[in-house]
Amino acid sequence: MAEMNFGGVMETVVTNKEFSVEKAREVLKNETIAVIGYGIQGPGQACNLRDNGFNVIVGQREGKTYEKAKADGWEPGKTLFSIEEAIQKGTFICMLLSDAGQIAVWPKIKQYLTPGKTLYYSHGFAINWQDRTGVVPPNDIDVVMVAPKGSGTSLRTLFREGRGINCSYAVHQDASGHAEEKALAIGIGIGAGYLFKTTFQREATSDLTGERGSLMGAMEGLFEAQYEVLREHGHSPSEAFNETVEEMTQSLMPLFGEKGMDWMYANCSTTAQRGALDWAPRFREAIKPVMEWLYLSVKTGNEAQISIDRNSQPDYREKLNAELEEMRNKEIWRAGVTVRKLRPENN
Ligand SMILES: NC(=O)c1ccc[n+]([C@@H]2O[C@H](COP(=O)([O-])OP(=O)(O)OC[C@H]3O[C@@H](n4cnc5c(N)ncnc54)[C@H](O)[C@@H]3O)[C@@H](O)[C@H]2O)c1
Ligand SMILES: CC(C)(O)[C@@H](O)C(=O)O
Ligand SMILES: [Mg+2]
Ligand SMILES: [Mg+2]
Repeated sequence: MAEMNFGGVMETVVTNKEFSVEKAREVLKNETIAVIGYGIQGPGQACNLRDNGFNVIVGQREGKTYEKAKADGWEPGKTLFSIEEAIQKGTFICMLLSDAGQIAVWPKIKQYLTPGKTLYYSHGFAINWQDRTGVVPPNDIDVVMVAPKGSGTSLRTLFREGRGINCSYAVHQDASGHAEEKALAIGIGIGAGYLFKTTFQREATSDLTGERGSLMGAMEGLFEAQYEVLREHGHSPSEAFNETVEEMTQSLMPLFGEKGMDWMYANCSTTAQRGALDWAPRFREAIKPVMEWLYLSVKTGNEAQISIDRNSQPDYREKLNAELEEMRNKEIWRAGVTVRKLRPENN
């Protein structure tokens, strides 16, 4: 554990300097880690754990993602099982089904969560809104969470590059007296960058806010709004797309990812700096009421209920894919296909 100053606020964080992979393996040496669900987080976490020398099996229903698990070297009947079989065999159950899927399977699988086992999540959803999900674990098991603050796809990519995705961790139930140590061990095992402490409630509400806000929803809304205004005033798709998206991803975002927003600003013209400094507060004033509305919709459980209702429908995947196709077919993103093709590295 290291005490770090985050903008004037001291926080306790854990990195693999304080908690080595070797220590993590020692903590979990008697565990059979069962990764349940092989969608996006499942592959990243299962393969990173396997590469880090942990004892891992996978549970996944038949279908495309089961086939993907086989292609990744998980062997049916040896390291790849049905969901129920994997939970019976596992002692450290990583519940990485979709959040709606976790609700659907809970009545069938809770019987296998016997004393001494650990139930692990990568999102606080099921537990935080258990009045809506019905997920109430038996009180004689540990319930922990390590929530990667990024895609499972990136968790795997960055792990293979010797890097990592920052993760939060939390303990909901500590029946063994060692729940926090187990949470830290699995966090290091899945390839966390640094681990910061949270609670299931705080992770669930901040995560739903982030993905509906700056990380995904608000980003798409911002890009569409600016692109449309530029196009409605006669700017070409190339000009509108480069001015709205391509320059952000290829030039400016790497700069502010590297050394902060002021660094990015300082690497732009004084004309740009003046204007951006003048307009940032105006956008903040316009957006903050929407952000407050979003947070309230998350905190009251409204957003969780929408997700449960919609993603529990049999055709949820088809409906999501149809909406993603509608996004893909917007002019902004069709223009982006051509712009990306024209990148020097693609020619
Ligand atoms: N996607 C991410 O990168 C990411 C990042 C951080 C946290 N999380 C959390 O990790 C967990 C897993 O997320 P994900 O995006 O990998 O999940 P996902 O949506 O990819 O689904 C994972 C698997 O769940 C299975 N599934 C869905 N409904 C089912 C049902 N009714 N019965 C049986 N199996 C079912 C599917 O076959 C799928 O392979 C969630 O709690 C999510 O909030 C995800
Ligand atoms: C990757 C995200 C958006 O951070 C995650 O929270 C998710 O739900 O997929
Ligand atoms: Mg999320
Ligand atoms: Mg998230």
